[in-house]
Amino acid sequence: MGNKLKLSKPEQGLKGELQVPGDKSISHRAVMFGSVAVGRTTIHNFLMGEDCLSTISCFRKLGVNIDIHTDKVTVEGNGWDSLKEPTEVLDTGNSGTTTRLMMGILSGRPFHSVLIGDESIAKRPMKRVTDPLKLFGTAIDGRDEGNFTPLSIRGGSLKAIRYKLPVASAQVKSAILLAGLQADGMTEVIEPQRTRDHTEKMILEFGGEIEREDDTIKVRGRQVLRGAEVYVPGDISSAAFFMTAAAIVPDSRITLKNVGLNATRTGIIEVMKRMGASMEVMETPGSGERIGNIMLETSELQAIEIGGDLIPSLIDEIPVIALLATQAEGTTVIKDAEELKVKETNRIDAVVRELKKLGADIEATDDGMIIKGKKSLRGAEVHSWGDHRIGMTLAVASLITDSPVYVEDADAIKISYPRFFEDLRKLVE
Ligand SMILES: O=C(O)C1=C[C@@H](OP(=O)(O)O)[C@@H](O)[C@H](O)C1
Ligand SMILES: C=C(OP(=O)(O)O)C(=O)O
Repeated sequence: MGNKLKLSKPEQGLKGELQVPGDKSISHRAVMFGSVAVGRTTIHNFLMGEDCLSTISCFRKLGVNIDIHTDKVTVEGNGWDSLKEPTEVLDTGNSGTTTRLMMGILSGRPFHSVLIGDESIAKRPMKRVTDPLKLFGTAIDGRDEGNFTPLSIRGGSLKAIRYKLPVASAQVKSAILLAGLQADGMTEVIEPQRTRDHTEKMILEFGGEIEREDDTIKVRGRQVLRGAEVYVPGDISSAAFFMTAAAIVPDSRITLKNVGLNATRTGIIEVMKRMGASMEVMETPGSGERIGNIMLETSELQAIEIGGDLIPSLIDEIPVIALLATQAEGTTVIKDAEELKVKETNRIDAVVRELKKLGADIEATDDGMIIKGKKSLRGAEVHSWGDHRIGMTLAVASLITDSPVYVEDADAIKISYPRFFEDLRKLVE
């Protein structure tokens, strides 16, 4: 990569309407469920980001017929048993979701497979998934006792487990549920904190059964799923960049349309409201995943404390929330977010290092960061660290700096938002 992008402040505020691309978490899961269900699955508004394309590529190597059309993706599923032993390694690219959820699916398949990813994936902890999958009876191993890729899996018959998650992670929960769907008996997962529940919702959408009682999720094994028509809502994690931009760039007023409003994902809305953002959320009635429009305008922001159960509902938005906090009056504290250290990069270090270059008053803590505002930001040379969310945070920062921002390795943004700059241009021109 190594490309460098020059970004300058727009002449006026952000204006107009935008439909952000499909939700990444839901797009991955729609391909996965479509691949193991019986019958055709049609996915509308699928996110054509590199991560979701990695998921498609892995399932094609497992013998699944998947067609990408301009406006939809079709998956010809023939049930769990139709997945075939791959003759090549399965490359999950930069995607933690693909790597971890695939492990759950492959653990119940009676064949051998190997998962690898890029340099970033090779540093992300996998023991949190290999440990519970071993309890199901899967033979699974990897570098450093199963903690890192490359991972090798020899799946087979599984026995249901009851498992308390040591970390609040939707990826770990989902891997266990995907193994549980193939196991003998009833699998139970206990969540320490509520995390995104797209897997649970999709099991129901594909004709399966799943129950939740307080913090325990129960899924019966040996379930046959049926292909479905999936409408992917706009990704609130992508919308967060424009929500922040509109709040901090003078003279802005935008509407983001058809954004997913699943209650396990809307922490960013809660935080922005508590900070005093001038916004309106208009939910569109319907079934399935909640969806609606979000109107945002330039706002006077106040610092707040962000932590506890709110963290899983905005975990991917924290880099851009840190930028937002540089423009809020007072001291913002973000805590209980140690999970940020094991994302595409160490996002605490990356955000603090790069926002400091732009003149922010920001310090790292063990489990988050402390940001003092309101601070005027200046142009500088910054780096995405190969992390899409850091790249987009820096691009949004450039909208308020007094001189240009040069973002090194901005290409990483294609992981979750290939048309990010086109969409930004629509709002500033
Ligand atoms: O399940 C998912 O789709 C995701 C869960 C989160 O990761 P963790 O489960 O590791 O918290 C999130 O950070 C990631 O972007 C997508
Ligand atoms: C952490 C992320 O994704 P993943 O874990 O799938 O790589 C993200 O998109 O911010």
